[in-house]
Amino acid sequence: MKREQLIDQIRLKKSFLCIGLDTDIDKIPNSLLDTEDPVFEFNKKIIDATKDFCVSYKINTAFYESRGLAGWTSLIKTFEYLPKDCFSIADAKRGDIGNTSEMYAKAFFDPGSSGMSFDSVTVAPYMGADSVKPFLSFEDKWVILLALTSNQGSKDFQFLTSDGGGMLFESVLNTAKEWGSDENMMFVVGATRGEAFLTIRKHVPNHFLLVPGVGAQGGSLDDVCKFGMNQDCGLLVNSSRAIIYASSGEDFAEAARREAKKVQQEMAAWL
Ligand SMILES: O=c1ccn([C@@H]2O[C@H](COP(=O)(O)O)[C@@H](O)[C@H]2O)c(=O)[nH]1
Repeated sequence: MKREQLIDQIRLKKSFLCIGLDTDIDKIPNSLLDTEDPVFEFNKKIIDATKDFCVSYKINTAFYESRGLAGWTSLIKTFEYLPKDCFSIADAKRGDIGNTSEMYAKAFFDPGSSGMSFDSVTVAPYMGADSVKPFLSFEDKWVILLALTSNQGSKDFQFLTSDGGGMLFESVLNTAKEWGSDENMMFVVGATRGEAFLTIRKHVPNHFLLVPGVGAQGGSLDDVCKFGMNQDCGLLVNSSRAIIYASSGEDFAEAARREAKKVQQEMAAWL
């Protein structure tokens, strides 16, 4: 998907919500467990119930890879079921030496190889340019690079200062933005880091940011919008557990719809 198409969707749906399909087979209602592929059936119902209120779905591949062949099957079927007007994210956090990254890129971008062609994949920056560039050679595909993450452990490395005075996450932004453009690169910035969005925007004023951490992790949507929004919105705010597990009962899809609508209405007020 191109940047302009994503921006059009945000304007049309008055939403910059990304719903995370972090589907844990142990949290699926009993009624689906007898079906051939409970994870896919759950995802299908969640997608049907929420697609009016979001512009993106993020599939965290860990929840699928952990189930072996059955998990990959659910992943491929879910990818195929995603609405074509929604920006698709393979949250796989990949990155390795160049020839290995080429294979990872094929796994998520090349339908001839893997059966999947996501719009984007999350990538870790630690191994540098040659580990990221293979993902950038696919037309209309995006790298979403981890910059300032939402977890406690982000303090271990990401805030360390270099001799030049800047913090590590600032070096990631400044170096990596030269590898691609705001047409094929986004950065992950956690919603739990509201105060840091001002700094982030000094370095990457135009790039889209993928923002996990609202909902279950307690980040503030208002702070993210106040400090992180740009003239094109520039945000995809992800919520996974707070939406897909809004109810643990048989009414899970209706509850997810209600929760997604609530977040979308808060977002509409910011647009
Ligand atoms: O810094 C990061 C990077 C990625 N994530 C991922 O986002 C979702 C968040 O799920 P919630 O249930 O809404 O907390 C999940 O897939 C994480 O792996 C993140 O949280 N923080």
